[in-house]
Amino acid sequence: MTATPINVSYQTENRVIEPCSNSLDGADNAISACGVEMVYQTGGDRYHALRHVDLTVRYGDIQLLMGPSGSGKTTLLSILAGILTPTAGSVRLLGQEITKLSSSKLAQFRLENIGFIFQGFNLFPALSAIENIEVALNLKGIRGSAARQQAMQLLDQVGLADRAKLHPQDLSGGQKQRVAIARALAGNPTLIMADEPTAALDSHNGHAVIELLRTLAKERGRTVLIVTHDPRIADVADHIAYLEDGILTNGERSEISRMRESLIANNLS
Ligand SMILES: Nc1ncnc2c1ncn2[C@@H]1O[C@H](COP(=O)(O)OP(=O)(O)OP(=O)(O)O)[C@@H](O)[C@H]1O
Repeated sequence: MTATPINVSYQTENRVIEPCSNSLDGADNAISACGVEMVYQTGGDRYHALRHVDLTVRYGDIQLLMGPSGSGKTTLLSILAGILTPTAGSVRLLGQEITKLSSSKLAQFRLENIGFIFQGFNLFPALSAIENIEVALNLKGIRGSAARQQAMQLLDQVGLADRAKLHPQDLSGGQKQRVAIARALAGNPTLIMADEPTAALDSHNGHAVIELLRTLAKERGRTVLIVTHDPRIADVADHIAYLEDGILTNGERSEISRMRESLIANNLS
């Protein structure tokens, strides 16, 4: 049976809901979530996946979402990306309250403003590296020679201009992820959202991808939100939000090393 999120109002069990602790209107915030709740319903069962999550991410920052398996990271990323609608709460991206947009306006907003990177790369196997990027540009209304030229520039940015004609099967895992990052940059989105971008990569390729994400934020002004179990990414993060049982703790720099140690210990145990 397919589980679906339910849109009903309800009392959050035994918890006093405080007013949102962040300002949705902060001009410095690229991402602002306030009082986000998510309840999944499968048949007669309800699962409370997120509990009153508040989160702000400033423009140009790298924000990690970490936490144990099943803690709600992908659910939160999907809500912040406008892919899932929360049961309650609001999300503002780049000054636009996306939780108030119609589904067609939301789809357009995502297309124009968000680049996605997935653990499994999600490249089209029948298309070459450059064609995979051209398809994304076509969706954004850029066609023909302009698309080809921009796709080549994007491949150049990720250091793969000389692999443009190769198909995914002829690229290493790290190269595939760099093509996927180039594709995520098609149309110049302000927000980059990545779900476990280094999980399928060895140490060398993982570091190359992390360095690329750091460059995107720190040298090219993108705001980068990453769901990860990978403690190596913590080294380049400005903030780490830690989820456990759907409850979020947001870490400042001083707390990051403590969280990192705990994550490494959990990964090793
Ligand atoms: N469509 C759904 N229907 C019902 N329950 C769901 C659904 N999607 C996620 N869940 C549940 O919500 C909880 C949070 O899931 P989520 O995938 O967000 O966690 P996660 O932290 O990303 O996990 P992982 O690190 O293993 O990917 C889990 O208990 C999961 O089983």
